[in-house]
Amino acid sequence: MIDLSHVTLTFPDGQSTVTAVDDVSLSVPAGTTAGITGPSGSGKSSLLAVASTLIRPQAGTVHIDGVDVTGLGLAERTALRRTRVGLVFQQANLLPALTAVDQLRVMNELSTDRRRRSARAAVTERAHELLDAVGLSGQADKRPAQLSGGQRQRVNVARALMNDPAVLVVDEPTSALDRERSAQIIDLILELTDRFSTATLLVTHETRILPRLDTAWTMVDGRLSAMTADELAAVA
Ligand SMILES: Nc1ncnc2c1ncn2[C@@H]1O[C@H](COP(=O)(O)OP(=O)(O)OP(=O)(O)O)[C@@H](O)[C@H]1O
Repeated sequence: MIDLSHVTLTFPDGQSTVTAVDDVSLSVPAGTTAGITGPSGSGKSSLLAVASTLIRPQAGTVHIDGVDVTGLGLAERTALRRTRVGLVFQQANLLPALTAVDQLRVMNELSTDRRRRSARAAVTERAHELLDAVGLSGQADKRPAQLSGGQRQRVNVARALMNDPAVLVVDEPTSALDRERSAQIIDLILELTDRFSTATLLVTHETRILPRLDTAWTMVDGRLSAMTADELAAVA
């Protein structure tokens, strides 16, 4: 579960400030997906940065799995992010020298929570289970250059789930893919949200996918509003 309450985020802009996120409240229960769309510069990435604990807002609160992360210091936020938040960005950002299974295994080394730094065999088993879940069971030993764009994005999604996150934050996961592969990645994200009970927050310019998500929102000038049934019918 992720819960944002009256979140405001501003950035300095010369002599004044720009309000990137303006009094936003949003709840995403476990096992559901919330989609956000909106024009460039409307604050979508800023909102994801707050929701994933990368940036602390000036006002409002962010709860992840019941924990108020806004009150935590930098080290605590980093630890929580590594164990409870999965991030999927536009580009897969895989390490060129590593095989698919190693891209996932390396996530375990980043876990600062000792209890979560599991035995090697269990980590390898989890990595294979996730590669299987994203349809890449036969590709575990391939390096990024040997994979297609869609396959690389699948590794990216699997990697985000490696630490069993409560929250999956997804920024434009399909922008580098063609229409058919984008639809497959969205299918996959919906399926994994259900299977692993993540609270999934997804930003997309592809409005046609929004009717498939549990809730859909538009962001304009930092403010979030729920899309109406008519708006959703218009983009479907
Ligand atoms: N690090 C920063 N420093 C200063 N201003 C910033 C910073 N990040 C974002 N902004 C400003 O905050 C506003 C929201 O930007 P943001 O990147 O969140 O929008 P966006 O909706 O994600 O845009 P896009 O769809 O183009 O990615 C913009 O006015 C932007 O210039």
